[in-house]
Amino acid sequence: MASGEWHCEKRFKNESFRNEDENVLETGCLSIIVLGASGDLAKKKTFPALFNLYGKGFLQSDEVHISGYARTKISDDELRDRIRGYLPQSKEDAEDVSKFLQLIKYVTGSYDTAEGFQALDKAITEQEISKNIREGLSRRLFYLALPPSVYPQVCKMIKSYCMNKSDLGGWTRIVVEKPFGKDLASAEELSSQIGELFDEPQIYRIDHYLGKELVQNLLVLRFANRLFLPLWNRDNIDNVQIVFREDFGTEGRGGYFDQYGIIRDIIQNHLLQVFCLVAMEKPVSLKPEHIRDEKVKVLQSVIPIKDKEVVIGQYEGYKDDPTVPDNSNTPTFATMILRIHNERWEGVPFILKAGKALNSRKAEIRVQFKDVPGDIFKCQKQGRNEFVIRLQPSEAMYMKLTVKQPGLEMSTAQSELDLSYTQRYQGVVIPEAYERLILDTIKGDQQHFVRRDEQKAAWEIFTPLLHRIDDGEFKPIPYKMGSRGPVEADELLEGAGYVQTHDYIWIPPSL
Ligand SMILES: NC(=O)C1=CN([C@@H]2O[C@H](COP(=O)(O)OP(=O)(O)OC[C@H]3O[C@@H](n4cnc5c(N)ncnc54)[C@H](OP(=O)(O)O)[C@@H]3O)[C@@H](O)[C@H]2O)C=CC1
Ligand SMILES: O=C1O[C@H](COP(=O)(O)O)[C@@H](O)[C@H](O)[C@H]1O
Repeated sequence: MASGEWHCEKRFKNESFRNEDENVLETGCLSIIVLGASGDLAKKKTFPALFNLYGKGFLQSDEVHISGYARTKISDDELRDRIRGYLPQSKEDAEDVSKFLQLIKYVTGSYDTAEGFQALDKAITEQEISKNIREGLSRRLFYLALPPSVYPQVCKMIKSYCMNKSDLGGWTRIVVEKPFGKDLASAEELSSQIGELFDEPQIYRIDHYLGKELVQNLLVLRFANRLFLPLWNRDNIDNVQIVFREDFGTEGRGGYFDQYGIIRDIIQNHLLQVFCLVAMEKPVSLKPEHIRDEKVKVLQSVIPIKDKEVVIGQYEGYKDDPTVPDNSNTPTFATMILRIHNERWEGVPFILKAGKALNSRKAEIRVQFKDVPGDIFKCQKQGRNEFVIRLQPSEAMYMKLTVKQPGLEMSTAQSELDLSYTQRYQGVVIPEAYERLILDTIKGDQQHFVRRDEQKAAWEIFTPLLHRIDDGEFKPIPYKMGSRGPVEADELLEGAGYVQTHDYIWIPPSL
């Protein structure tokens, strides 16, 4: 069944709708099972996020246990040692770290045979019993920190052997990572395979950009501020850029990356989710289904990407990685323009840009406003108003304004209204994206997860272009490591109407 049909028929059964007060945490034994526990994501992100939740009291020792599962034959202690290096190292944290690590047990097994999953189920059940919970009154969260190729078989095994077995209560949920498929057909096939085993409210398609502080702020910013409501449209906004840059290459992940490329790794998911939140209409309410309905609508309003509005690149040295084929056509850089056919955005280019091995590491949204009509100050030479939302590093938002240059003369200058988080929210620790999202999965809140029809609409946008790149019809332009990427990308931006402000550099305020 297509997810659109699903959410019409079953939306009122959605677990996320069960309670108006969605922040109430349930009690009872909580089992968190990290599949692929031996891998990169698990040690760098999943276990550290669980540690942070433990440290903040969201995971209580008397009701939580954590299992790692993978094929690699290691002991509980060996897994703990692998994780330890990614947890806080200070003396003050030592006790918490050691108590947290004691919650973790490891089960080894394959991803497609009954024995491993029966052993896993036995281990979970023993833990549930040891925490004095009757079978069934328990919550089982399976985090698939695994390559998507094994999702179907792993889901089948979970469904056959590891479900929470009673009707008395509790739940079983699965978290799946991106990239979810490689194109529209493979993503839909994956969705159907998993959809036959689990209902949509049990499936959490994670995109960690949705857990970033300033991405979560977008709805508040747009819909809780009168200031922005009348401005956020084609009458006032000239162009929007959503940019991801990394100043390092694929670094040991070349084998994985080469199968996917920058469009599947970053643009189709992370940047497109940000795009949705910038461009979508106001949802009826903050209920997950209402928000996701609006995201789907704006995705469906995107018109096919034109070849002349795409630039792809590959950094020099990418193919030196022995896991990357010598004739690889995989882009490590892409800039493209998305255009939305609706009343609000007709004619406004949304420029999505992502690249590895560039000259800086940052992610930001840059909303550039139109020129002032009848400009009596000649401010155009200073540049346009821009509203910049810096997602990382140094979270901030600032509005570039033209002001009178302080002094006796009447001249204008470009300045800014600045909300820099380190300065404004001193002492506030911004939670890691994964921490927030794992907590949401425990609470049953799907607002920040990707729904099946959203995933489908996202693949519909990029699949034709991706197929042309895969077929070698589009060739990436070489660029130097540490550069801005191909110059053709800057030319595309200029052609789309973006006016770069020269001689202005935003300097994050220091404390
Ligand atoms: N690493 C990262 O920074 C990020 C990763 N992701 C996504 O998270 C998921 C996991 O990523 P990551 O941890 O980097 O991946 P890994 O390559 O480290 O794989 C995780 C584990 O899966 C098992 N595995 C690897 N390849 C296969 C295979 N072909 N068949 C069966 N099992 C396999 C291995 O465990 P064993 O052999 O012990 O069973 C491995 O330790 C992926 O979907 C990835 O796209 C998303 C965002 C960031
Ligand atoms: O999903 C991915 O994200 C990281 C970048 O994440 P960030 O939170 O550090 O911005 C990227 O390096 C990786 O290639 C990609 O798979």
